[in-house]
Amino acid sequence: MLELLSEHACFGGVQRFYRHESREIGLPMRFSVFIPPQAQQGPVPALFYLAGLTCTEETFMIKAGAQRVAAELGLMLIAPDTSPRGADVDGESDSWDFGVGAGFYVDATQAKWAGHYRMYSYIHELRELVGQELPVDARRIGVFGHSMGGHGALTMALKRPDVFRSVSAFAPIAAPSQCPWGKKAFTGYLGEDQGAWAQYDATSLMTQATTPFPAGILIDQGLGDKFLAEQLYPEAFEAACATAAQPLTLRRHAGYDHGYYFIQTFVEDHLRFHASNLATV
Ligand SMILES: N[C@@H](CCC(=O)N[C@@H](CSC=O)C(=O)NCC(=O)O)C(=O)O
Repeated sequence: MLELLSEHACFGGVQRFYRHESREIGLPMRFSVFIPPQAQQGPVPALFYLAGLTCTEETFMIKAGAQRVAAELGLMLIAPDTSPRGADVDGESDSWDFGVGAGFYVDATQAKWAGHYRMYSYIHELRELVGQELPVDARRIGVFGHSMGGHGALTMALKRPDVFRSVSAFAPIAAPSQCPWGKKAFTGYLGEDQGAWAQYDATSLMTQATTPFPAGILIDQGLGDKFLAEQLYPEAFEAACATAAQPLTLRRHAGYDHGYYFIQTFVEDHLRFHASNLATV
């Protein structure tokens, strides 16, 4: 059951913020949704946006400027929070890249975290919930995200192409098993066995892929991004896609950094990419 926290008229549609009791997280969770005007006539395609480290369900909706084009295209936008809140795990707020605001879209297996940090399964729970409660066309669902959320989008789609029919990312953590953010998160949530990491690593998943993701993949990356060299590794994912014959459009943009001005600049392209893909499902 959804509890409506606030709603705001926006480009002929409505921007809402909800809270609900999550079965997977075992705590209340918040998410935001933009419902385009076309939803007054019937179910519409939906696009999940997975945000990055330190973000909340609000960040994308107030910073990306996506609603105008989503309203034009008739796309619902859904943005979950990035971690459990109030789990009260010892140390969960000690650093900004692990714990609160940094759930990494995995189901933790380490005892300390496993009770609440189940963001992979939570995204599927939320997908089912909005399918029941909001005018979503459940056959036409896509996913995109930024940085940690770009990693989440790629892995969610590569693991369940039957559910997420379209995927794109802004500056994703494309090979988390190889970078400091990913190693810290995966060690903490999943343990030392790197065999367990591969299921949540887009480059590993692509390396193991037997069939390409049908709709192709779009990634935008700023070349002025301070995290690019140490954390993101788009070249590793690009190489894995080449080996797997996976159609990938990886655009590198001089001068753009890691932040939401970069996302604002290219979000329209992503929305049109998804709308086109979802129209043909
Ligand atoms: N606090 C950090 C910066 C954190 C940061 O840059 N977060 C990014 C996502 S990074 C990867 O997931 C973000 O989207 N922040 C929200 C924003 O509004 O920009 C530091 O001190 O460097």
